[in-house]
Amino acid sequence: MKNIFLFGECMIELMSASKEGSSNTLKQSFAGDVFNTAVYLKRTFSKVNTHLVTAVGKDKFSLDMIEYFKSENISSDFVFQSETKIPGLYSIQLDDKGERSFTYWRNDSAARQVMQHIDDEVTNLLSKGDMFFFSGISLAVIEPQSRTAFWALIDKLKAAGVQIVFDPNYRPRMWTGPEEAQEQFELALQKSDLSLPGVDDFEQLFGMTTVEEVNNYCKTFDLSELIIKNGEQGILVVVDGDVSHFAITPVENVVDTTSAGDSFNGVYLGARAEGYSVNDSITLASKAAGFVIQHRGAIAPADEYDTFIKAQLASV
Ligand SMILES: O=C(O)C(=O)C[C@H](O)[C@H](O)CO
Repeated sequence: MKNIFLFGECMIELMSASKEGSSNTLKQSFAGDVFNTAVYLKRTFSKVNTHLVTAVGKDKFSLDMIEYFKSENISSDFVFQSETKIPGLYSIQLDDKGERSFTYWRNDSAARQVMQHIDDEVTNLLSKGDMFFFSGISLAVIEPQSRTAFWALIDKLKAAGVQIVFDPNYRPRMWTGPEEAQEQFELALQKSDLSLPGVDDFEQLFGMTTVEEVNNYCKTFDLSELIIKNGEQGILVVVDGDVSHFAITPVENVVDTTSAGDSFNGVYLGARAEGYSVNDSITLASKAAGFVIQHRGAIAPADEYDTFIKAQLASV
């Protein structure tokens, strides 16, 4: 059985309880990019052991969050509990096209200190995994003084044969400036085997607007698999230097784009871990993302998702 570790932050999620977007009544859930990725991975490929690596607190929200991880069959073995800190929080705002934006309250969250819990014993256990996934948000979340320890962890995992996977999710407000993010993303790309960038991330950070520009930039790194997501304009895939382009069938009824990239990542990584071809993995991942953006919030209802994805799995 494959073991995939996903490193990052899960937050309390707030969004308007009504479709009209009134902020008087809010619906509370839990989400965060790597957690969302873990959810869609595990829901689609139940045989893959999916572990979240994060820190929460001991408050009621944290306990409910851990229960939520369990309800999604995500392993909490590496969910550490801070004595003093509590989870971060964010809210989703939607425009009339379903495009999302976020407001965060996360500067003092438990997850910022997750590296304090990663000692030699934990490192050895993580070294036994098949894949270790982190994102640009994970990098922005950890305290800057923990970065050296984080990169040492990545080096050890890589040396142990763990596949290192990076999604450069860029959230400008979480960095002191673009230079800091550029430096950290460059390190991440140097150390990764597989990366799944979105053109929008590279546009904000480097001013690149096409998949070709992103690909040219990424050629300087030693990535064996590169999946460049460009919304409705499709996906550029580079496997061991071979380039191919995948078209996307746009979804008519976009309700909320939150978690489009995360659901894509989760299904893609699970499919690859389970031995699906790159083509079939992209097909499944795109279908999952198309389904998720027709639902509000990061995490679509489990029963509807399960029915949908089973039909897709049967057709590849
Ligand atoms: O923006 C973040 O940090 C989040 O993780 C919140 C959202 O769930 C995530 O970005 C959706 O992709």
